[in-house]
Amino acid sequence: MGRDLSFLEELNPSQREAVTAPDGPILVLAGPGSGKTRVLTYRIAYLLTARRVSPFHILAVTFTNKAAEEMRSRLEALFGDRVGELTLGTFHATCARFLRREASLLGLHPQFVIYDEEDTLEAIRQALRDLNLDEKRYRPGALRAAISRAKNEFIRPEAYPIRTYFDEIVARVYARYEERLRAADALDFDDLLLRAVELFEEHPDVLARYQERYRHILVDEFQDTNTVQYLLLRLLASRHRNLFCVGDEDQSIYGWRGADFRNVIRFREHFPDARIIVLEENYRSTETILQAAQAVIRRNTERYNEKRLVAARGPGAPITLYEAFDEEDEAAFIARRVQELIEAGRIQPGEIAVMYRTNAQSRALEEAFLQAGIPYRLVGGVRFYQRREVKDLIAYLRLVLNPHDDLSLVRVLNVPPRGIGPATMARLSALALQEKTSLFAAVEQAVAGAPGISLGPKIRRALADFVERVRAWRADRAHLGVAELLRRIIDEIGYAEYVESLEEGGREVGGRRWDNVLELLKVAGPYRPGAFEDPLAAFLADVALLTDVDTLESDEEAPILLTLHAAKGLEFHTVFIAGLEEGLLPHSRSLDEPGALEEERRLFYVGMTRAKDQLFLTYAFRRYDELRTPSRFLREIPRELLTPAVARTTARSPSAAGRSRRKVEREEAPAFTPPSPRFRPGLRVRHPRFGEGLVVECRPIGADEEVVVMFEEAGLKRLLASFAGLEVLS
Ligand SMILES: Nc1ncnc2c1ncn2[C@@H]1O[C@H](COP(=O)(O)OP(=O)(O)OP(=O)(O)O)[C@@H](O)[C@H]1O
Ligand SMILES: [Mg+2]
Repeated sequence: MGRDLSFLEELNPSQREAVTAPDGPILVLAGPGSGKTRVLTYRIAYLLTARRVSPFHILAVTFTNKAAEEMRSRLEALFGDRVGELTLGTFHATCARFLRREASLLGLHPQFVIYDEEDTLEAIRQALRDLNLDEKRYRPGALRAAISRAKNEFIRPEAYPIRTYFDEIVARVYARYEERLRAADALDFDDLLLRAVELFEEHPDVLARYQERYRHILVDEFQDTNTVQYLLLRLLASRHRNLFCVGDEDQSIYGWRGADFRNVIRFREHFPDARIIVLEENYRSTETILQAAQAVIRRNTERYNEKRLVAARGPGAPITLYEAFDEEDEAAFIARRVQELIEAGRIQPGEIAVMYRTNAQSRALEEAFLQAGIPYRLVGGVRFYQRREVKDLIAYLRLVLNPHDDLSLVRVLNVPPRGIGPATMARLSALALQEKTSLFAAVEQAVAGAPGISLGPKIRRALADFVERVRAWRADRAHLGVAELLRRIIDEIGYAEYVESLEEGGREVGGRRWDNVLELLKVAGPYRPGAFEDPLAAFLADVALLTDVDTLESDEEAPILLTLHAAKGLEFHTVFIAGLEEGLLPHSRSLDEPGALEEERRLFYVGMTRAKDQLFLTYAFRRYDELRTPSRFLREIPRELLTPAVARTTARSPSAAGRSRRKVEREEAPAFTPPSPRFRPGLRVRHPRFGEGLVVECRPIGADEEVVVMFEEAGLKRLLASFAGLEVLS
């Protein structure tokens, strides 16, 4: 490895100080776009060159797999293949690797499967069924949250504190859920971290080995680590104490998932000798964007240090603000502007991003993009790995890896149809429960003619054939690449014909499902013997740990639609943030709680600071039948930094023309004489979606009426009479 240090010239003095700092704990606290991620990458480069540290001794943790990949390719560009030995990935991926290596010590199956969020919910649903509890009464999502909280506080099911009836249910479901996971050799996301802590706490010799290996530990997006992750870092770093963390408390946006930006304070307490480095130059955004973002974040009171951040770039264009008539008009405006930007040809389409608070907002945007004929990339939504055909085939692979994975077996036992109906399934489940075995073991017993279960000859033959095939795939998987194995499975079960039969049902257009199968084969391609010790295990671990952002194809040149949460760490030439309305951003769930409101503000701050050159902010006058109030965050931006977008008179598509006409009508509305009001306080009304409620306030708006209604279920809503479809009851 050469000693070429010319990369240091691409850093300013404080960045260079961080990159070339001597050993010891280091904390880089700095605002967005100040080069934290660059500093972290260059620190690794510096360790490799100037300090001659072997990549084997370096562990770097990123927030997404995509960020890890980018960092790896940057380092490979500098150093070539030798960085291969570097341990680089998310906390979860890294822990999964540790656990696979040390599985025997923890009594884990080395081929354990990882349950993603959907699998976890399904396992909870099954636990509810096992306990004869109604999943409509006990929401699986709420149970999962409670179980996850307990796990992260190291509370076992037996010790779950019971204060309410719901706690009692949680404790029972938690216990059953754990049994199910154990029987399936499965770990959920929480387990990956917790079992790693357990590994290190209970096996000091193992800990010593890892401490010795990872002499340098580096962490990006440190403000979004949770307590368990921090504990892991402390354990691993306590010997060499070379912990290099970069972060920004103002960008902490995963509090709802257990992230705790007080880890920054803990770090300073645990490592009082830590060198704190601040970076004060922002290289990403124009001065205008930066000033607006800072004016917003300054309103937060929960801040530990006000960071100075100066724009390295000039003022640039003002921020554009657009008041749309409704969500369709908003989407049409964005699509139109995106099209203009692309047609102007000065920027790549992939340099444009549209961000929003909730996934539901993407629908209107997708429609507008489709209508305008603009290809786009969507982060989230129905993800590739959540599509039915992809899930089916992955379930087959998981079964090959580990036949005791009950969830996968349930998924594929009758896919394609083999005549195994719900009644047979219930009998097999009962047998498994009674014998305390996995479902696959129960199937094997049933095939062998176990006394506890009687099956018709046809079903038995089908099951025997299934067991036989799974065994054969298992026997052959050692010398097959994952793609080859997949092809064999697809052939033997007749999956192509099955997919075709689904398509004929007209549920999906033009062979899209089969395209997904081909795409999966492509993704599996590199997982070959030789390239990986255990290609199948590696493939499945990678698939389970993919996050929304990771599935973004970076080579595709199209604008991106994504949530604000998914946008952290990224940057774009032009950013649109849609839905700047009270109740959406800030989200209605945050309005009663100051802490949550500040997290919403940080989220907006993260969104704004993704923009390099241009920022568009939009909100709607009416959304989903309701009148909206512009977000308080908009008022926090100095007026002189904003410029209103001029509504267009020349619309491209006929429907967009219709929409802008409606907008014009609204603007002219005050010219009409208001008709006599239909509503008055005290009136009982019914709304098609919100149900029954009581009118508490009304006032004329142009030719229309604004009605405030207290609905029994939906709470207080402001509605526009002409659109609301309110029926007067009394
Ligand atoms: N010294 C520098 N000279 C020129 N450009 C720089 C310099 N440092 C960083 N940059 C560029 O500024 C942009 C922001 O850098 P980077 O993404 O590392 O910031 P960050 O602090 O990690 O931001 P965030 O908090 O949003 O994650 C990148 O495009 C990076 O290449
Ligand atoms: Mg960064």
